[in-house]
Formats: sequence, structure tokens, C-alpha cells
Amino acid sequence: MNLSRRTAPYLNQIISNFLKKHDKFSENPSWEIRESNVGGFGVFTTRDVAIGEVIFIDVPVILGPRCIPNCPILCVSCFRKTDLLKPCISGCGLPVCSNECQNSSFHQQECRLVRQLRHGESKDICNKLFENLTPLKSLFLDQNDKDVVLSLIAHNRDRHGHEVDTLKNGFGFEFSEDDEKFMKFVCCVMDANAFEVSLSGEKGDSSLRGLYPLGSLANHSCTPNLTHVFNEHQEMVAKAAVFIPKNTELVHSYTRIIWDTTTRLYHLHCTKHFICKCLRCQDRTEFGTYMGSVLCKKCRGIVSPVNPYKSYGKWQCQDCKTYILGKDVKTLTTLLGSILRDLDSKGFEFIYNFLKGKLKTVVPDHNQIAIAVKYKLIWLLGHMDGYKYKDLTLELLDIKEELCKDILFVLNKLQCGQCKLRGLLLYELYCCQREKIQRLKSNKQIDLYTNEIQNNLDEILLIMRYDVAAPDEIKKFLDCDLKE
Ligand SMILES: C[S@@+](CC[C@H](N)C(=O)[O-])C[C@H]1O[C@@H](n2cnc3c(N)ncnc32)[C@H](O)[C@@H]1O
Repeated sequence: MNLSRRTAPYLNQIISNFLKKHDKFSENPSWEIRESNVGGFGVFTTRDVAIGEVIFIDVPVILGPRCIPNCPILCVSCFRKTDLLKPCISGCGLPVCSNECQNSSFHQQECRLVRQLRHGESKDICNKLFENLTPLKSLFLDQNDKDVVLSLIAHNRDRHGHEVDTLKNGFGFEFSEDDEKFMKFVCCVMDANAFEVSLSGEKGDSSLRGLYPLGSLANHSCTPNLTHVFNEHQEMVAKAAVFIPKNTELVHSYTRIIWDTTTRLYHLHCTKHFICKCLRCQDRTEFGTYMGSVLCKKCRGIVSPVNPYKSYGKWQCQDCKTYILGKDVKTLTTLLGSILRDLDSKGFEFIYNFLKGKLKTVVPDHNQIAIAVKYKLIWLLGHMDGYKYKDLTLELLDIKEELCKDILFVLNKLQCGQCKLRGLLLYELYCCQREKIQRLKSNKQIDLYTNEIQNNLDEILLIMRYDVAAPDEIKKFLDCDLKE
């Protein structure tokens, strides 16, 4: 794009017009695009915003499958993941879930283009074509939407845009020079800005990516003040995770919140090509959580990097002041990482004993590996065969409750407010406490619990409001709530 057009007034105008077209623009928005201190542009509040308040609703200008190996397939028309997926009967090789989706104008235009450019038919679903479909979809944008895409920043390193090469070299697609240039630009814009879109009932990683123009102008911080959910129309609902004063930059997290600084910095460098300088990254204690720290072999004190930006440099024990080398810490964390991956095949006893035994001797309680192990146990208790809620003893319910509260405590220390992870953990805690209350005998204990459960439920509803990925029982509460 012509960079001289990339000014704050231009961006405000083009994004506002885009939202107006989709009926998502409020006449008195609580956001504004301005130049940001971290570089480029960012989104700022124009007034105080209360915790949980919706700041904007954004619409995807491009929506398509993530280009990852073995991406679980979805209907290319309605983007639902269902058992009813079948290959399009016209022979384009793309998955659709119903006659309605087969015949939708949305699918028909890409189906025609695929058959025309590819010179051939496919009777089966072609996964590779599905994975590389997103740039192709961008060719159907109208000029206004193309201008929106052109106004966003694009990564310009060589490895971005390989989807287009796969379409050309792997499938024999022939594109005009302009189309090819635009599609490559789209891939670079998607890599810089796209969000993984949550879908109803989807477990694990998302298969869908969306380019949300306003959402994508918000910069990153490891202590985000913005949180977002996706509703059933694949719209992004951006909400305040904490109270946000007027004129504050809105920032969301491009990484997992419970990763340590080394992991977050590495991820941001590789995927978004910048070095985060937020307060959490600069603090070697990570706000007192010591998520990246290990224990000293000599005195069991906490060992942290002297400079969090140089994890390969020196690390020092805060008690006995001994130095150790970053590469030795790396060896330990790599080993723990591989044990962590293996834990998926192990049962509760093994994982719990590992947490309370070996792991406790090498890392502090809130090291990211310890948190990941605790997280596994939370998901195991109450969900896995033999460990459904009804099967759990009071002792196991106590363990689950303690683990949930422990990670919630870490999230509080990290100052992440009403983030999505908090909502999920509160929900696990709520289910656990609800089960526990049925086993309690004393009325006093029951009363105490009932209050806590109700408070947790209120907060879960606030965090999960509009979230298509919310658990079904929460959605039922929310349906009533939204109809009121
Ligand atoms: C999704 S865009 C955010 C909007 C972008 N600032 C703009 O002007 O369009 C992501 C890019 O913004 C920049 N960015 C975001 N957060 C940053 C941060 N905390 N520090 C430095 N650069 C950041 C990086 O260049 C990153 O690749």
C-alpha cells in the first residue's frame, strides 16, 4: 500500500466505514486509532471503560482455514465443523456440510474459480487445497474491503505467502500477476494480524483464521487490558479485562498468558517479528510469579535470568547468589518439556506424583511447566473416563479445587483481569464446588460454599458473555440473559 495514506485519520475513517457497512459502528465509539508508543498505530480509549464492558464488535474482512498441516476440516461455506462434511458435488475438492452450503453464492464463486484455475475435478475432499484456501477467498473481496486489507501492516519476510506457491506449484493454479501479488500480500497481512477464531464445540486448536480490521490494530502486551470472544456469527466481541481509564492504549496478548518470558519473547519474535518491552517482560520475577525460574541445585533458592532478554546469559540464585548458565537451564526445561508431552499418556496418580515429587525439587511452584502439569490435572479430574465428577472422591475434589485456585492466584498476580483463562478456570472451579456441595454435611459449610459458587457463576457469565465456545450450560444462562 501507499504508506503516505497510512495516517491516523485515514485509518479511523476506513475502519469506521467498514464497521458502518456491517452495522457495527456506534456513533460515539469508546475507541480511536492513534499513533502508538510501541511503533505504528494502536487503538486507544476515548473515555473510561468499566471491567467487562464491550468496547467494540468487529467483523472479519477475510475468514478462512488456518494453513497448518492436518488442519481439521470445516465446511468452507458456513465454517461449521460437523460429521456431515462431504466433498462438493461439482468436483472442486472442498468440503461442504449441506445442500444449502453447496449452493450458497459464497461457495459457488470459489468453486467455479477453483475448477477454472485448476483444470481438473476431484471427487474427494482435498485437505491440502482446503489448508491453502484463504488467499484464494480474498480474490472475491470488493474494492472497499481490499482497501481495508491494504491499510493493515504486512509481514514482508520471505517465508510469508507460501500458500500461494503451494496453489501454483502443488495444484497447477494459474493466476494473473496482479492477483498473485494481492494474494501474497493478503498472506503477509494475515500472518501479521489474523486471529484464531473459536467455534462452537471445538476442542483444542482452532481451524479458522479471521482478519478483524479494528481488532488487528490493537498492539500486544503481556499484561493485556483487552479480552475478546467470538460470537456465533464469527464476529469479535472485544471487552475490557480490567477497568481502563480514558486515553489508555488497548492491548491484547498475542501469546498464551501462562507462558514464561523466554517462551513469550521467542514466540513474538518468530511470529510477529518484534521484541516486547512491557513491564512483565522486563521484570525477572514476572510480577513475583517466577514462572520462568528454576531451583538452585545448591540451596533450593529461586534462580532467575539476570537479564530476562538474555535467557542464554547468566542466571542467579536470589538466596546463595550462585550463577548458572542459561544453557544449563535450557537443558533442564527441554527435558521437562518432553516429560510434559509424555504425561498425556499417563494416569492421574503418575502425573500427581510427578507434580508433588520430582518437579517440586527442580522448579518453583508457579514455574510454567508446573502450571502446565496442574492444568492437565484440572482437565483430567471431572472429565476423563474413571474420573468424571460423580467418580471423584471428596479428596480428589479438594485437589481439583486447590489446583484451580492456585492458577487463579497466579493470574491475579499477573494482573490479567477477566481474561478468558480466568473464565475457564472459574468454570472448572464452579463445577467442582457444585459437586462438592452435594457431599457436604454441615449447613454452615454449605452456606459458605453457596455464596462462593454464586459469585463465581456471576463472574463466569460476565467473562463468557457472547462467547460461542462457552460450555453449553453457561450458554443456556447466557441465552436467557441476552433475551432479557
Ligand atoms: C497486529 S499488528 C498491530 C498494529 C500495528 N501496530 C499497526 O500499526 O498496524 C502487530 C504488529 O504491531 C507491532 N507491535 C504490536 N505490539 C507491539 C509491541 N508491544 N511492541 C512492539 N511492536 C508491537 C509489531 O510490528 C507487530 O508485528
